[in-house]
Amino acid sequence: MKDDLILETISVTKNFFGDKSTGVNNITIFVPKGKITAIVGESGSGKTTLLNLLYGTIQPDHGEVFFKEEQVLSRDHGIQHAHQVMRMVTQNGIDMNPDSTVWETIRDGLPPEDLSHEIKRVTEALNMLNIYPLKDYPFGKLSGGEKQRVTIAKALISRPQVLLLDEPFNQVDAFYREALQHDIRQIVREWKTTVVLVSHDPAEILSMADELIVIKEGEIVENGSPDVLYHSPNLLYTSQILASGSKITSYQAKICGIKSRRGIVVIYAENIRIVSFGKKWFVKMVLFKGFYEELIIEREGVTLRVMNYKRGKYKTGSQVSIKITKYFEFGKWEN
Ligand SMILES: Nc1ncnc2c1ncn2[C@@H]1O[C@H](COP(=O)(O)OP(=O)(O)OP(=O)(O)O)[C@@H](O)[C@H]1O
Repeated sequence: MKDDLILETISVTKNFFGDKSTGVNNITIFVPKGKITAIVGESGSGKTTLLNLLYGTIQPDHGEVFFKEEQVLSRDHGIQHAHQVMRMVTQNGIDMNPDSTVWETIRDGLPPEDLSHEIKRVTEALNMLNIYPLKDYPFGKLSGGEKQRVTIAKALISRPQVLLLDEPFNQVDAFYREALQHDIRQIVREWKTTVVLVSHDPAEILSMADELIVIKEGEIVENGSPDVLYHSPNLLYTSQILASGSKITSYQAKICGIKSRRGIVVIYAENIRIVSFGKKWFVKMVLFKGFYEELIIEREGVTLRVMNYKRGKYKTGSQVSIKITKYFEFGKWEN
């Protein structure tokens, strides 16, 4: 394995009950050291299965998983070095004792040799995750978002080399979510931790990840940097996972002034500008999105989503003209 990589899967397959449509098939991935790699894909595409294979919670039917040069066997097959230096955070912290306090829960994540530094390390973890005031609360009485922060603190306190995160922030409210995403990025940079992240949230994926792995029906279909995959996706699937856009046929594209022979056209909401002249589109809906609005506009049976920063300017039922600054074309049979 190359020095800049830490985890690797070679042609890994894991199906459940012999059914090839479940789990993952023939997956080869390389996880760079000290970076955040996000696994993205629609529900049921195999993201959690892949994370469990990396962590050794399940064993592949075929293929191999490596941590550095060491093969990651199932956790049932005894302690291995990889198991001690990797931590996984699942969605609900289900394996926690509800009666333990937050302090005790996080302390239990400390390796025995570090217990003499309990006060310093637990306090540091509590502060890092913004949960110091909750230190004496029983874990079971916390909200979903608080539980997620405690679970992350418990995983981080052992300073793992690899942190595997499965939808780690889905119950954290918007304000703390951004702060937490920022904190995780800081930790990765400072401690040179490697993170593998599974998330459904495009904003989270794009702002946090250094590398993306796109998985569909148990297979890797595309990978690269968030910037490249967002701005030039090879697949319709990738564009739909990463961006809010409108998918229309080539025939409908003509109504938007686009000539396309490939079959499907995708236009991201931010690539449509409202201008003063041109064909009129009917504003069907105005969706409040905080610092911007999303307009749903329609003409001749074509519906488009438009990002609009001039809040309050356009009302439902009014008419607007548009200019499309960029679009993507995909083959008809791609999905
Ligand atoms: N233990 C299991 N037994 C049977 N089938 C399973 C098992 N675990 C996963 N699968 C199936 O394998 C496929 C991939 O599941 P997986 O949980 O890895 O997907 P996912 O991308 O993480 O989905 P989601 O985003 O909804 O969590 C699904 O069809 C799922 O039903």
